[in-house]
Amino acid sequence: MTPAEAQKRIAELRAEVSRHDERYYRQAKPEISDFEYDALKKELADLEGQFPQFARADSPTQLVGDDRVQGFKEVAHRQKMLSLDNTYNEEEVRAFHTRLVKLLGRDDLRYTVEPKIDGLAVSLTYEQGRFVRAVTRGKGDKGDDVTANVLTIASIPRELKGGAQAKVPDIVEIRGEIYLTAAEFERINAERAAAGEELFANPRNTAAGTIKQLDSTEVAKRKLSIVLYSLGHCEPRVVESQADLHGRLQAWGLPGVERIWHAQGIDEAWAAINALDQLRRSFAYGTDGAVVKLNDMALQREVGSTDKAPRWAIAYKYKPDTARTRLKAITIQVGKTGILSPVAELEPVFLAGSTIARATLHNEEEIRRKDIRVGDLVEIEKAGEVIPAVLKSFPEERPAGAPEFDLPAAVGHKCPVCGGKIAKLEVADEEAQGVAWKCQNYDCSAQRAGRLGFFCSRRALAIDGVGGVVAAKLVELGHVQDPPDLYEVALETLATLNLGTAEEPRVFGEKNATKVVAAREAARALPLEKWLYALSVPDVGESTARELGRRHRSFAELTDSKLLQAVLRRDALELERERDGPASKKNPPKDEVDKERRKARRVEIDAELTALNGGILAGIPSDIGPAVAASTVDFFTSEPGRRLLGKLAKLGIDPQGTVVTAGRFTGKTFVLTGTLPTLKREEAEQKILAAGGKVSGSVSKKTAYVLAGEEAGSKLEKAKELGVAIIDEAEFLKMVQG
Ligand SMILES: NC(=O)c1ccc[n+]([C@@H]2O[C@H](COP(=O)([O-])OP(=O)(O)OC[C@H]3O[C@@H](n4cnc5c(N)ncnc54)[C@H](O)[C@@H]3O)[C@@H](O)[C@H]2O)c1
Ligand SMILES: [Zn+2]
Repeated sequence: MTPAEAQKRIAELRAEVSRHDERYYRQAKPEISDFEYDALKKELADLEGQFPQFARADSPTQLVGDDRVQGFKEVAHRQKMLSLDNTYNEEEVRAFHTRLVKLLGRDDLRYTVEPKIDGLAVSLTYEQGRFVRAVTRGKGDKGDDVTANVLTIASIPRELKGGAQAKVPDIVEIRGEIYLTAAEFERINAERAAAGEELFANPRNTAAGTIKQLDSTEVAKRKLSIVLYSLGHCEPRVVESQADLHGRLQAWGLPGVERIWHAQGIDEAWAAINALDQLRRSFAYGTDGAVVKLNDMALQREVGSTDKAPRWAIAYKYKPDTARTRLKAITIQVGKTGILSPVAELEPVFLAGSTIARATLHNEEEIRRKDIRVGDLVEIEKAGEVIPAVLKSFPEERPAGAPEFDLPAAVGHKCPVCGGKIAKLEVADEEAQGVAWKCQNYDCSAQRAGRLGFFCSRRALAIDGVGGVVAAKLVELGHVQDPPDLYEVALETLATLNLGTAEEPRVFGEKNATKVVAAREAARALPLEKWLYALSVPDVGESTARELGRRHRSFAELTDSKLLQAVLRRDALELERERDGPASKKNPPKDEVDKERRKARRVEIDAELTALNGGILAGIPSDIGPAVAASTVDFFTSEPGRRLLGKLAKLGIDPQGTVVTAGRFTGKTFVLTGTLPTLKREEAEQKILAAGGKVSGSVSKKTAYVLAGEEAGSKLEKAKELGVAIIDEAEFLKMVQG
């Protein structure tokens, strides 16, 4: 590889790895398996090693993955929380030992070998034995304060048990992993399936997503668990070794790992790694490896850490469980937006505790890239993920003449559910990214059932019980075409709905039906933003729906939206300007008069936009770009859109927008930092928005006020630096009251 090629590849890999980091740490929605991710990262690290001229301190290989998100208070760790060096091979575990022998100048090293828990890292602080705080790893030196959420975990003692054997330190940071048990994970997913909500992919992401919810009553509905295994700052230093730590954790009353192994030298450590592999599937938490740690803490301190990981520990990661089997067929499923997704139908095979007959194939591109054909011998992987994936095929063992997979041909160039037209389109939503084949028929029964389930889901109208099978049945029997038709289904019909077969009936039941009726009536009072989201308007996600709902009073106002029209007109102007290109000597403005006219029109539209935004915002609201504006306008003028609105009107459903008009904070941007004495962050934000103000996450010269509470961090510094007004809660409340 030439340096130029290396530089290019390094740039590609950094972008790729950063994208996966964002999805994994912040959104808890990874796209690829850890094994694939680790391979990308290793390629990057190897290249940076070979071409040190391109190494950079801010490369993802040098940093701890950052999990911090908006809405939480930031807290510094007394001692940094680090990652671990990891490897998939035995030689590197042995090399780790050789390195330590050299560094310490002795070869009588003792290790502990512990399970590597696949959850998310958290640090608990106890002061004078009392639990005070829980903070995520964040970017290593500081993380998000998730105390309220962590307090929902029953097994965390509020007070450490003391005793002669295990004196409680004055201040101690104890690190561990938050996880979901398999049973709890399945319970949550079963509930989501019943409510027609998208299923979570695996326990780790679900736990990570849960801990980052802002509402701890929501968190309490999912039973999170915790296991503790390592020490941060400790004052006074009472713990002598890793083995000693595990003993003390137990004595203090903290939940610890099921088992640790003590090893003298690396051969014993390697044997322990293998012994752990035999046992780990019986543990309460998911594990993805073993962690080998130097036992003696004095020696740990002697070798120290890099910026990213301790030198005294290494994680050996087990390869994900894989199996080989035959791909019998590729079937196609149709989702709520009409996307056709391929599913692998397999010769059933036993893998990691269950029999697998189906696996995901992601999309057409992926099938082509991996050259997977019907009839192939394939390798499937189950890596903590509940939905197994097809990793690769073995073309050398392919039956002669097996044709390449051709998605449109496989479905006879029509939707496998409704027989409607299909087309290849750019998609970017929760279901898929990139290009996908879509069923074009809005009235496709698969799409109808998908939309009905979504309409009733928790985030939309929260009509529990109408998801998955129930939604499909209501559509199949012709009771529901469009989601609002649910209001016309009689209690009796719901109660007697047969979800089983004629031979083995299984009815929905009176009790469930009564709940649905109550929930649908309650939903009538929900605001415009919820209804807008619930109706599956293309391109309108939750935050866009919220923005639109705050800027329109009703569906009637929205369908004739001055704001959306202004956004579209401004976009048309932009396009005109782009088409003409920037004026320069080479490209003199073709028509001065025209240019001036355009400028004037733009000023006019901007003024109009500002006025439409209640004077709060100049220009286009962040979540309402031209694409959103176009699809919203298109949808409500299309036949299905008009039909939906007609049905709502007939039902007397007329949800109200929560319009923010100009108020005392119009034109003022606030930044919140630290903990306020009485107001919750959301409450303060609500007050600002209700008075026409804006809330921003970072301090700039444009910030009007920084509302600071206790333990305010860098934002306060910044405000002082820029001379921005700093107010406390009392002053803020006075301003609100005027
Ligand atoms: N699939 C993806 O897109 C994607 C993206 C980013 C990261 N990842 C995964 O995350 C890994 C990187 O995450 P990471 O930086 O947290 O590293 P890591 O998970 O490989 O190891 C470090 C972490 O292990 C945890 N841990 C669990 N048991 C432990 C024990 N007994 N002792 C000490 N620590 C223990 C700690 O939280 C520690 O922070 C990658 O290797 C990859 O597997 C996946
Ligand atoms: Zn269809």
